Amino acid sequence: MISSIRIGACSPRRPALALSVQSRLAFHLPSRRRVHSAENPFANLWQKRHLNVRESHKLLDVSVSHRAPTETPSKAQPTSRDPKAISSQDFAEAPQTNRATQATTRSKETLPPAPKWPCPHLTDAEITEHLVPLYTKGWTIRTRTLKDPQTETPTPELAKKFLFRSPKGATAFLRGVDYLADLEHHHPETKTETEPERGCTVDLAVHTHSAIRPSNQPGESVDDRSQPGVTLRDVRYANLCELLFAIHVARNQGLRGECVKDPARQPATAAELEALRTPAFDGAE
Ligand SMILES: C[C@H](O)[C@H](O)[C@H]1CNC2=NC(N)=NC(=O)C2=N1
Repeated sequence: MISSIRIGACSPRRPALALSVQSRLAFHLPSRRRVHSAENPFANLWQKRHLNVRESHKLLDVSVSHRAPTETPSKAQPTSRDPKAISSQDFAEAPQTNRATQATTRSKETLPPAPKWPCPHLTDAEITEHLVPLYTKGWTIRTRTLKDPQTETPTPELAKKFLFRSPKGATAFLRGVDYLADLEHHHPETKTETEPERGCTVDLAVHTHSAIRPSNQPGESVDDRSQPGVTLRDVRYANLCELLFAIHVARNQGLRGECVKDPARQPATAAELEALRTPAFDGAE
């Protein structure tokens, strides 16, 4: 570890500072440095200083170790340099002490692998496994007409209002949200509002445009069944946003408010979720 301190690179005027930066690198990076290159999809957030090293590794840990089974690394090749070979074991030595880490550990249970296109609407079992835990974190299903309320059936979407101490905290969160959107090829709608008494809120909603509903009758093609809706891609994206938010909570910028409890907007089955497509329920906040 000491060998990685390059005294020669220290500024002669500020040796103490340079040494402390170098030793920080020495203590934090050696075993992890390799994943902070092109191999780490979150390296970009780290390089732009939107996340620190440990925070970006938390996101990496969860997103990589929960890819689809076909993409999951084989345990037989633990030394592979393939980025897909990175697993949660690589970060087992990270101390599990702060709130962000605890949130990461919990989210591992609910972050599904990214499904392939086109994605089916959520099933009853997926709603129980993935949506219900999100409801306890303040997520709801709401509906919105995307274009013409006269002719169009409202689309359900997965939504949450995140609360921040200041617009600065909200903006930092939004940068991460945008980055995750590019990474996941999944783009949410966001709206930021500053409320003098309460701080700043980021309202985030996401749905899958080309989702596939279950078949109603024999012989229906996939094209016939194409209907925007809520899928595992949205669940996955929501959980990644939760992880990002946990980091901002740990930084004392994000605020965990009262969780919304609204059974009408927190359907427990696919049929209940579908029932929200009626115009009576339309009305984005
Ligand atoms: C092919 C491409 O990945 C898709 O068009 C993506 C783009 N971003 C998206 N974002 C969201 N929110 N839903 C989608 O269905 C979606 N589709």
